[in-house]
Parts: sequence; C-alpha cells; structure tokens
Amino acid sequence: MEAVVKKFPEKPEGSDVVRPSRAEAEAAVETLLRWIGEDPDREGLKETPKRVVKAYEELFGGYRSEPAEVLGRVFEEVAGYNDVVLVKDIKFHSHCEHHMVPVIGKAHVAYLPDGRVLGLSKIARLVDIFGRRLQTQEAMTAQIADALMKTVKPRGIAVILEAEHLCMSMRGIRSQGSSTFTGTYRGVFADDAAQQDRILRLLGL
Ligand SMILES: Nc1nc2c(ncn2[C@@H]2O[C@H](COP(=O)(O)OP(=O)(O)OP(=O)(O)O)[C@@H](O)[C@H]2O)c(=O)[nH]1
Ligand SMILES: [Zn+2]
Repeated sequence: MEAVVKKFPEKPEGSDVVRPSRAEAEAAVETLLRWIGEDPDREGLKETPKRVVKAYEELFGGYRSEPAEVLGRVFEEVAGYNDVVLVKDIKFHSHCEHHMVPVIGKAHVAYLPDGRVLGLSKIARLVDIFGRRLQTQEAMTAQIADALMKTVKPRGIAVILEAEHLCMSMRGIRSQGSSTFTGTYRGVFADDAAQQDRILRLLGL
C-alpha cells in the first residue's frame, strides 16, 4: 500500500515535545545496542541505527497521514443499495504503546450507509494508518469507528479487531497463541441488538 509521504509532525498533537533530529534518533538506537550487550561498531551493526530509524519511519508512518484526507473521497450515490457493507479480514500490523512490540491482527469493519459510501480500499487504508501509530487495541478500535462516523456519517458502524500481542507471547507471561477481540458499535449497531447479531453472524463469530 503506497503511503501518503509527509514529514513526521514536529510535535505530537497537544504536546510540547520537540521532535529530535535523525542523528539523535540514530544515536538512541546505538545506545540501546550497547545496552543489550552489543558492539555497535562491529561490521554487521554499523548501518543498523540508520536502518532502524528508516524502518521506524515506515512502521510509524501513521503519524504522517490524516485519516480525514484518506477518507476524503466519499461517493454520494449509492445506486439502489442501502444495506450493510462489511469488509472483513483486513490484516494489520501495529505496535503496542506499552512495549512497542508488534501486534498482529485482523480488522472487520461494517457500516450501514446513509446515502454515502466509501471506496472499499479506504477502510483498509484507515486501519493501516491507525496501525502505524502507538496505541492500545481498544483505542485503535474506537479511532477507526470515530473516523468513519465523522466522514461517512453512516446509520451505523461496527468495528471488530482480533489481534495477537507479541508482548504477551515473546515476553512477560509468554502465553502463546491467545488473541484479543475488541468491538465497538455506533448508531443502529449500538441501539439494535438484532443488527449487531447480524454482523457477528456474517463474521461467523
Ligand atoms: N488493554 C490493553 N492492554 C495491553 C495492550 N497491549 C498491551 N497491553 C498490556 O499492557 C499491560 C502493561 O502492564 P504493566 O504491568 O504496566 O507492564 P509489564 O510489567 O510489562 O506487564 P507484563 O506484560 O504483565 O509483564 C500488560 O498487561 C500488557 O498485556 C492493549 O492493546 N490493550
Ligand atoms: Zn505491549
């Protein structure tokens, strides 16, 4: 998926934190290499701080994308279709905000249009943007729903995420193979249990 290339924001939203230079970021990686017991000057690691910073630009590129811009193109014409649109199994990679360790999962997004539909790829782009930021799975679920509610203004939204948190399997409790489900429902999906059940049935959940 090609990214909308923009500079990283100089400051996180609502914060006074000043973004360090690239050289400072690379020096921080070098410090961590020394901290784990490595020699950053050995041949194989010489370029590693540069590579890590470059990889971070991509892995955390979600800070450079505006969800509203990505969702900008909404089709006003529904051409006779006014029922549920469900995009399931949108694979995503993210990092938890507690350990910055990968979270690997799938998102399922359903909405009931109200005269406006969205290009299907835009939903996957939205999941990708929030996945490339640090947050909890709960927050990511709510962020996807909020962005869609704001832009598409549908009658209802259901967002369900299932993910494996590697901070639970590679470290800490080292519990293998568990997944976490989160779901949020807005509009008719929040008000009408039958509509909510319909989505869960379509997903086989
Ligand atoms: N609710 C929620 N918790 C998360 C998510 N990602 C990671 N965590 C949890 O965040 C918690 C952080 O707990 P702390 O006790 O502060 O940190 P810790 O000592 O590293 O915790 P352990 O993982 O239990 O070793 C852990 O229980 C993680 O499993 C998430 O998306 N949502
Ligand atoms: Zn974690």
